[in-house]
Amino acid sequence: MSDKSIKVAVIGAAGRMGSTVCDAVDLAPDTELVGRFDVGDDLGDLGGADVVVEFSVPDASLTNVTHCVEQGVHVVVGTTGWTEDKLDKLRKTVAAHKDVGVLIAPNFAIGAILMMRFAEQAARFYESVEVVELHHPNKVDAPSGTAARTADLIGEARKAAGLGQVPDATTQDPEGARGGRFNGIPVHSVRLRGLVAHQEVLFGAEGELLTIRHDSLDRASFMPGVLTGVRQVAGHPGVTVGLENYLGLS
Ligand SMILES: NC(=O)C1=CN([C@@H]2O[C@H](COP(=O)(O)OP(=O)(O)OC[C@H]3O[C@@H](n4cnc5c(N)ncnc54)[C@H](OP(=O)(O)O)[C@@H]3O)[C@@H](O)[C@H]2O)C=CC1
Ligand SMILES: O=C(O)C1=N[C@H](C(=O)O)C[C@H](O)C1
Repeated sequence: MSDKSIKVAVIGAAGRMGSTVCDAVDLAPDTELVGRFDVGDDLGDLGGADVVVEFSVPDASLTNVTHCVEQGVHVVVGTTGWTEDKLDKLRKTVAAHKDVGVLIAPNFAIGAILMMRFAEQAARFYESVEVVELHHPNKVDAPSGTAARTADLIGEARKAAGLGQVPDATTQDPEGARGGRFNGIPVHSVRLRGLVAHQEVLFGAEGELLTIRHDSLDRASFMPGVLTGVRQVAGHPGVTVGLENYLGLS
């Protein structure tokens, strides 16, 4: 007999991730899908959910998550675009609802979490590093949240190790061919039909290269992480960034 003890609603339920999450919640033995919400829907009492999973668009996520917190409902957030400013606003709201947990995870795939961890560990040993993220062409944001987070972790590890800027003699780049810089780390975004979500972190030192690559070939890769978030978020009050904090990897 199944015990559908965790009531879950999904915001962004008509989207690529939201619809996959609805199916995963339906199938899991311990979760019950009680609400599907998408753009224009009144979120109201969120269908009586204990936990909301939010996969919408960067411009809408803060408003949606704030509504959930104000309803006293825990939230697992996969939407990208969380700047420090947005996180500060959310933390203030959550501070007034002390029992509520919010997990914001740039990537729920276990391999992507390990890739970020390994890249952070490798960072201090290499003079050069660049991040290349590759995604489907329907993605609206660049760089990916995963790439921004990876670059941030690498940049902090380099600073802690006393490494300076990555070497780069470029003085002429009128079209931005050298990509963007995040926390000092060059990041390049590829958009290609046929791809799902992929990333390479390229490290270089005199005479050697290290490449760390992760591929999500199907959105199924994100579902075990999303369900882990759903199961654990109530036990982590406050705002947590990164699923690694629920996995003993932080
Ligand atoms: N953390 C992770 O592991 C992963 C994160 N993502 C991130 O999740 C987000 C969604 O990705 P994806 O599912 O591919 O995108 P989609 O565009 O397929 O889905 C987003 C859905 O949200 C809807 N939406 C738009 N505005 C609102 C709103 N105000 N309230 C509620 N719903 C709204 C969209 O409707 P409409 O199309 O009509 O605008 C759409 O149905 C992105 O930020 C992406 O980067 C993606 C994969 C994994
Ligand atoms: O939009 C996507 O597809 C993905 N978005 C997330 C990101 O921006 O990092 C996670 C994953 O890369 C898929």
